[in-house]
Amino acid sequence: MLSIDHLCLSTDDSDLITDLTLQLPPGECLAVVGPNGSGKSTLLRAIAGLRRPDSGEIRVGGIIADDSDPAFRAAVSVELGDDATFAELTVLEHLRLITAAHDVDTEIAAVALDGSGIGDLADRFPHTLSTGQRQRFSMCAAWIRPADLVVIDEPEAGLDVAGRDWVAQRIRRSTADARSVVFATHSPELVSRGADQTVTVGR
Ligand SMILES: Nc1ncnc2c1ncn2[C@@H]1O[C@H](COP(=O)(O)OP(=O)(O)OP(=O)(O)O)[C@@H](O)[C@H]1O
Repeated sequence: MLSIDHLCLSTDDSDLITDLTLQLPPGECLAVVGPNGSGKSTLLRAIAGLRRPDSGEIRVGGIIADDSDPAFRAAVSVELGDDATFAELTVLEHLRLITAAHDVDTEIAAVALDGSGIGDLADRFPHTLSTGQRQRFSMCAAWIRPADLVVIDEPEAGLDVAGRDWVAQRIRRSTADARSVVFATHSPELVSRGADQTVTVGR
């Protein structure tokens, strides 16, 4: 499903990823780990088709990673922590908008919110949520899209113990549904609970 072939990613002054090759089959989860500034988010942006490789190739379901390609966008759901929201739409209305846009049952929006532990916040506006509540909302938005690959940067960020437990379970449920997941993390617990493969960057 996700195929990375001899990938190199650099900044102006350093090589972040050099000659990375891997295959992530449907239903498997890849954890990307490494210190601050090592290139985890950069790798996720490349997998999400938001950044071109300096050399090498990334494909999802055979399609070259390119955010401007509608076929690629349909295959990949991305949560990189930079999502915008509409001031006039509630939490639940945002999720319903996503389900409607992707032609899936709008009822799963409320189910997803309940499962994330913020079902009681359905009628609030996203800008009124706490950091952890906002993270749960963002995770719901990523997971309700009917994509083959889910790409998430630091899913545990800002979450309490129960929230981290929910994320680990949610990742395992995605892979049980034959979706693939790529996440960057600083949590060894999430790696051990969620990952089938691990890539370490920055060394
Ligand atoms: N837009 C940008 N322009 C220039 N350099 C950037 C840009 N974004 C990131 N970098 C640099 O690229 C390197 C890798 O950054 P990246 O965000 O991928 O690291 P990370 O491993 O995700 O870090 P963290 O654990 O802190 O989130 C860092 O040195 C960073 O300063």
